[in-house]
This record gives sequence, C-alpha cells and structure tokens, in this order.
Amino acid sequence: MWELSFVVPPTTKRWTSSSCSSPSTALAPASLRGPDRLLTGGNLEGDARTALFRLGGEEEEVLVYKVFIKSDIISPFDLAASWRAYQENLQPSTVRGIPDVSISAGIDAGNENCSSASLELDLEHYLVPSPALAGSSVVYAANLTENPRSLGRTGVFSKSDASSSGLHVSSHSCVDSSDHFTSRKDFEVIIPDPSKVFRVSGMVESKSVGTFSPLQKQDGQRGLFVDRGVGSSRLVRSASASPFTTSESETKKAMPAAAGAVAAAAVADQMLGPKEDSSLAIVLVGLPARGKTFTAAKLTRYLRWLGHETKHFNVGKYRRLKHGVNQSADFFRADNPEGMEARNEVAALAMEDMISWMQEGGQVGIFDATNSTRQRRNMLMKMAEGKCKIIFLETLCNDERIIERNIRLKIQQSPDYAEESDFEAGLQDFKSRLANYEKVYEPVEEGSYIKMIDMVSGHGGQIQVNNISGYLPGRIVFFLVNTHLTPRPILLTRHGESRDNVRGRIGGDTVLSGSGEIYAKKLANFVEKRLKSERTASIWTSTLQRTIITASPIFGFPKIQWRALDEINAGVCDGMTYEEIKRNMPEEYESRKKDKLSYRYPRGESYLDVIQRLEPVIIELERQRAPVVVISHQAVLRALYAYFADRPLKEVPHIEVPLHTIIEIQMGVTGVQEKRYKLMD
Ligand SMILES: Nc1ncnc2c1ncn2[C@@H]1O[C@H](COP(=O)(O)OP(=O)(O)O)[C@@H](O)[C@H]1O
Ligand SMILES: O=P(O)(O)OC[C@H]1O[C@@](CO)(OP(=O)(O)O)[C@@H](O)[C@@H]1O
Repeated sequence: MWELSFVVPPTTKRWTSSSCSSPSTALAPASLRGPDRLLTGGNLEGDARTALFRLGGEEEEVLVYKVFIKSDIISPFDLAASWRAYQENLQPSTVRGIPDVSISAGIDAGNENCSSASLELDLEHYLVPSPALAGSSVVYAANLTENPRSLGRTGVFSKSDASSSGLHVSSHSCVDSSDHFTSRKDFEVIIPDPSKVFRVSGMVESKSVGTFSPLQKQDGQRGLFVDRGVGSSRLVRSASASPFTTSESETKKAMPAAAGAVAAAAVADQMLGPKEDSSLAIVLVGLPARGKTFTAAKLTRYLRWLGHETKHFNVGKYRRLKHGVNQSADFFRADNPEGMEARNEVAALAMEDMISWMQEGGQVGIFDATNSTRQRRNMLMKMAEGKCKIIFLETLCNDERIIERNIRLKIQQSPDYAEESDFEAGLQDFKSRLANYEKVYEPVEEGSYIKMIDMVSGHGGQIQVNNISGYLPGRIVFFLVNTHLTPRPILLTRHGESRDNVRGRIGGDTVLSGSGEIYAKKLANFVEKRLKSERTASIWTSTLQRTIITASPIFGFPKIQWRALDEINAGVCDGMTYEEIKRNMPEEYESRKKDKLSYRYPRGESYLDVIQRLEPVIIELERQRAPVVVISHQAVLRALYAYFADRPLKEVPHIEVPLHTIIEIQMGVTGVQEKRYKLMD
C-alpha cells in the first residue's frame, strides 16, 4: 500500500470531490510513502493525473505513477493548513484527514462496509460484565452517604448500613493496595520574600463572615498549608529562615490530591491570606422529591474527583438508623412535637458529625435534608458559626409531571418504603408527607444561596445565586448550571490497538496495527447500530492519529478533536517501553510505582494533571443532551471513567480500561449506569 501526498496551492479556487478528479492545478508537489520508502520531490501533473518522481542520478531516473484520486470534500481550512505545513517544512503535509471539527458525509450507499444493510451486529452478544457499576440495579444515593458517627457511639448504628456504603466501588475494586496518596511534586512553591507577604500573629481574620478563628498551631510551625480551594486559616510564615517546607505528616494532612487550577487556587489563597472559612458546608433545601439527594451525590462525586475532600451527610439515613424505616406521614407533621423533636435531633447530630469531620481537615460537607423552614436553617447556621461557611442549595421544581415521576421513583428506591409491599399505599403516604412539608415550607431568602429552579425540565430552567464568592463556590455554580437529567449514553473507548501498543512503547503517535484497524471498522458498525435511533450524536477524539484513525470509518456524525483528550504526556519517557524506563531511569520507574497518581513524568504529566485538564471535558459531557462517543486513551479514559463510576482518586491509575472494549455510561434520571461491550476476542 502506497500513500500519495500532494500540496494544493492556496490559489486553487475550487477543490471538491468532483474537481478532485480533474484538478485545475497544473503542478502540485507530491510525495509518495510506501512500506519501506519515501519519495519526495515529485509533482502531480495536471490532467494526465500522473505523479512523476525524478530521482536524479546519471541516468536521470524518472518514476511515473498513475494516480486515481478519491477524496471527500476538503474544507478551506484543511487546504490552508496543508499549504502552510508544506511551506513551513518543505515536507509533505502531515495534516491528517480530519480538521478540528468535521462533519463526515452521510453513509455512502455504495459502500458495503458502512451500509446498515451489512450490519449483523447483535449488541447484546458483545456484552461483558462491568467491574464497578451494577448494570441493572441502581443503588439509592442516600445509602452511599456517610455513616453516622454520633449514632455509632450510642450503639444505634447497625452493621448492615455500614456495609452498604460505597458498595458499588469497593466490592469490585481492582486496585494495587500499595498506592499512596500524596502529591508533593505539585506543590513546590517558591516565595521570594515571605516575611513581606505574611504577617501572622495568633489569629487570622476570616473576611467573609467577619469572625476570628485561632490558628491550629502557632509557634514553631513551619511551612505552607494548602487549603484545597476554599481558603484556610492554617497558613503561617515559616518560623525558621529556611524556605517553606512541610513535614511529611503535615503534607499528608493538608495537601490536596489535586494539580493545576485546584492547586493554584489553594496556593494563591494561602499567599494572599485566607479570604474564606477553611471549610464549606453546602446545605440542601427543598421539599421531598425535588432531587436534593441526587444533586448532593452528584456534586460530591464531582468535587471528590477534582481532588477536594468532600463528604455527603444524609439526615434521612440518621433518622432511619435512630427511629427505624417505617415512620408514617404523621411523623413529619409540623404540629407533631415528638416528630419535630426527633427530626431536629437527628439533623443536629448529622451537623455535629459534619463539623467534627471538617475540624479534622474535611473541606466540603454536603448536608442533605429538607431544611425547609427558616428555624431549622437558623439552627444550622448557629452550629456552623466560626467553624464553616454555609451555602444553601435549594432545588425547586414547578413541573407537576416531574414531581409525580420523582415521587414514584422515591417509592421504588427509598429505604423508607422498602418494607411497603403495596405501591399505592406507599404513594399515598409519601404524598401526605409531602403535604405536611408544603404547609410550612419557607423558600431560602437568607445568607448565601444557590437556587436551582426547574433545572430538569429541559426548558426555562434557571439558577439564581445570592452572595456567592470564592473559587470553589464559583466552580460549584458553574457545574450545577451545566448539569441536567436528559437520558443519553456516553460511549467511552480507547483507540484501536496502535503499532506502539504492539511494541509496548508508551505515548508516541503511531497509526493502528492490523487488529486496531479491524476494531475501527467494528466500532463504526457498533456506533451506527447503537445510535441509529438517536437524532444526533457527536464523536470526540484526541488529536493523536490513533484515535482519529479509529474514528475515521464512522460516518454521519460530527467529529471533534480535543487536545484535552490526548494521552498522558510521558515527557522524556515518550516512546520508551516500561522495561527501558526501568533499566535507564530506575529512580523514575520506582517513583511512579510508589505513587502513580501524583507521579509526574519529567517534562510530562501526572494523572492528577490529566484530571485537571479533563475538567472542561466533564463539564461538556454533563452539558451535552445528545449521545457522545469519546475515542481516547488509557490514562484519559481511566480519569473520565473514575468520575462517572465515582471511584476514589487513588484508584484512577489502576482502573481497567482494556483495548477494543466500549464502556457505555448511561446518564439518566436515576443516576449513572454502565454496560461494557467487548468487540474483539
Ligand atoms: N433539580 C431537580 N429537580 C427536580 N427533580 C430532580 C432534580 N434533580 C434530580 N431530580 C430527580 O428527582 C428524583 C428524586 O430525587 P431525590 O434526590 O431522591 O429527592 P429528594 O432528596 O429531594 O427527596 C431523582 O431520581 C431525579 O430523577
Ligand atoms: O499510566 P499507564 O498505566 O502507564 O497507562 C498509560 C499508557 O497507556 C498507553 C499504552 O501503554 O496508552 P495508549 O494506549 O493510548 O497508547 C501509553 O501511551 C500511556 O503512557
């Protein structure tokens, strides 16, 4: 197989598939690449459609090739890029078939490989078990929240509840337990003259709430404490003359498992002095069945993935443990003093637990309950005073159909109705409970708040914010603005096997092996069949050829190249085998083995770096309403998958993402579900 490249001058007026077969250019520089030879300096000559290569030498050897041109429509951008590349490098253009954004033509009726008539694929036939997310049953998010410590102490806490937490992750983890969880390499901070920057006595002002909090340590404290993005009162000037350093234990406690923007914001906050309280409480507000637990779980997942230490406290879980699962609607009446007292008590216990955890270094606590009266919210604000900043997150929904659907989902999922065999009776009870709440509901008008109004109906939704400032709250708002509930699949796959994969070389930018090419075709068939009933969908690739080539047989969908989807940059190790790294750079090899998550290749990236650059990809995947096929790389897909599967950061570098396998993430009203298809043996 020989590949002919030629360059079209920018003066070419028209260059479409039809003009391709009779080019108006008289002379176009050409090169020819074969399995063992590259011929440059040739010309593609006008109507004769022959490529001539004058090889020089005494005999002035000339090679003449007859050329048959078959081309898709070439965009002006491609043409310009091709010409620029030629002029700059005097080399054959390396511009590959697909520009940054391209819409491939519809399916060519004459092309057997692509026509749906040839599709015999039975998708179910390729299904394989998924390691983390149960394919069919969804775990109710409230069950996965924090286990009550305070109730544990009083002996009310039951063992079965403890084991339900985190079930979908831990039971199938495939993780190397030798992992560590520090990321010091990301925090080498050099500060020119610290004495001019910090003037610290024993107290630090928290400007946002105007309170003063004592420093945790004063004399003799060394080093820079990083607050993971919400500000902290823990920064002090180094007491010694040495540059800012931290002891091992301090580092472990205070350093975020994050890189890039998260780390930069944390360090900047520290250098300028604490602007905010050290911990942030997101307190949910809303009537039952308004998506509070759903939203709390999703936000927890996002913040943890970014490297912020976050916990989700669900007051319902405390109530069930302390008072049992069978409380009827009466328990929730505002004029039932015992019920009110019991509910306030469990709310206070959960808040206490959350604050204790924050005082041990926890960063973001998500406090999930109805918190539907001003009185309840006042109680929480009092408890938080001087300890953490509170932002209320209210979920409002005016669409009766959505509320009805949510109620039905709750009867199916909530442990409150697990023992109720009569669905209709459960429904009636839940509706009375809701009416009890509605009677006394007071929308949030106090403090800092974010209101999500009709965000799931798909139209007319909005987010209102009041008195929100700071790095992390800003990110939270941005995340919430972009999330929705429209069901759609996200298909994640690595590129087909590359030639470097075969040789065991990391990184690089090689084309596909034979079996990689077969996968590309099978993937195209799969995508066509899986998405045939979808109105639209898009294909995202990295900018490396192994993903672009894998996407090339897919027709009919726009293709987008993202640099953010490029494989982890292996820096000076790019192109080496793991064996070569071990032999030639044993220290690097050992460092990576010890802490694969935060190890950064010299002049390259760490997994934490990769996660940071993938944040816009996650936001866009959340925002998209149509299906997306992501064709990317092992490290990148580990990071993306960890977000959807809610896997802890330390597991990310070890998650199994095999070649020639499609991971289908189904986003929907009950959360995230997963299916895996293995297209080749
Ligand atoms: N912002 C929202 N508004 C309305 N419904 C939502 C929202 N977010 C999620 N939902 C839907 O509400 C259902 C019930 O949510 P859940 O979190 O259990 O309610 P709550 O905690 O408010 O009682 C979810 O399964 C989801 O489909
Ligand atoms: O972090 P590890 O486990 O090394 O995995 C990432 C590696 O996976 C590889 C294959 O070994 O990805 P890819 O298949 O995209 O080429 C390397 O390029 C990359 O460095």
